[in-house]
Amino acid sequence: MIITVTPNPSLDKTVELPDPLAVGQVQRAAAQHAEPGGKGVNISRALTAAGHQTLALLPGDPTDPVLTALCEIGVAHRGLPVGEALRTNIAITDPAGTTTKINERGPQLDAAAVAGFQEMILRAAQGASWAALAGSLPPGAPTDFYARLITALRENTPDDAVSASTDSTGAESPGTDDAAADDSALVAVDASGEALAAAAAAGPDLIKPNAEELLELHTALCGAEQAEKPGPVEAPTAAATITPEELEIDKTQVLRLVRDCQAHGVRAALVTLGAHGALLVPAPGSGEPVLTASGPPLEVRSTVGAGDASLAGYLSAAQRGASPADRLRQAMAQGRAAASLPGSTMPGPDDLRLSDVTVAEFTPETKDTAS
Ligand SMILES: O=P(O)(O)OC[C@@]1(O)O[C@H](CO)[C@@H](O)[C@@H]1O
Repeated sequence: MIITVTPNPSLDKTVELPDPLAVGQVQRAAAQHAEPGGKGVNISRALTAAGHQTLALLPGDPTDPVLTALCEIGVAHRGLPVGEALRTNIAITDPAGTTTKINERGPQLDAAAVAGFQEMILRAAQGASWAALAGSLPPGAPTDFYARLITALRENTPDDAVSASTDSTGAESPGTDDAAADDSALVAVDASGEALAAAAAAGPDLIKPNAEELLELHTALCGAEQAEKPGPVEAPTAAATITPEELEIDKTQVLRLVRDCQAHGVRAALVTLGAHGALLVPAPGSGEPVLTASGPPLEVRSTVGAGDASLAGYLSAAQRGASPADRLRQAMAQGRAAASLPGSTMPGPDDLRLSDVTVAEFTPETKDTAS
């Protein structure tokens, strides 16, 4: 059982344009979609499509369009009533695969709602193998919400009364379906900015940043002095001066940044690098190799939710006891499939092209110092 936590869910509206976005002009949509979203919700949608047991936890009233949509598509969830509408986020896509995203702030949560949400999560996590904490925090939630949750999840112990509760689908909570039943849930975090920095320092088992989020995290955890200092891998460029686009094509630098962050609490990292694939950096001391994944060029329709599909792929492979290489392959295949689908559609098993993905042990480039 994998629980997902989405503190700031959204109704995701996607508008598909027949031409590139023209700022300041009136344009007609070629198609439009609305889907229940927010990163954790997407992960649960992808896990459900892959046939895994998952429970999405989110704030939201039972009549909110996000929750009613989850009921319609059969994704098990629990909503914490907050008496306010959830946000609507807009994605605008064009035929070249360019995605423009506008995300609302989300409803204001008061202290009681924040505490109630944490309590709901801790109860649902009992007996879960993984908890995926994903997305931005809504107004009112403290920046260290994920960090505190990680600590609380570590201390969370099974409780028979809780495992007999029911979820929104009316089914009994699965409670225990895997080897982690007697332990606290492993924690994966997919967030950004200050919430990610605070969470990463609390030592979740896995983080899933993209290039931009990794740069932000490095700056927050390591500061300028770390960016200048040579890490375990030779660094051709200081983190302070590299752009996310440059970082995506420089996996040696990605590894160096992750290594720096690992000195500040980060454990394993799955770094998604858009068209340039992904890097899986194991937790320090695990003895596992760093792995890289890549694939052939892809016709991109919408990048919204591709990272969420990747994390879902990693978790679903982990759930069936797959090796790190197969976790990375599944992550990459699911992310690619999501990018080739419209809106924030989550791929199902028929959409995956696992054989397109190449996974190899990563050898960092060393700077030529001979000259
Ligand atoms: O504002 P956040 O929480 O950072 O991101 C929210 C969001 O952009 O993330 C998902 C895609 O990853 C979408 O479903 C959703 O609209």
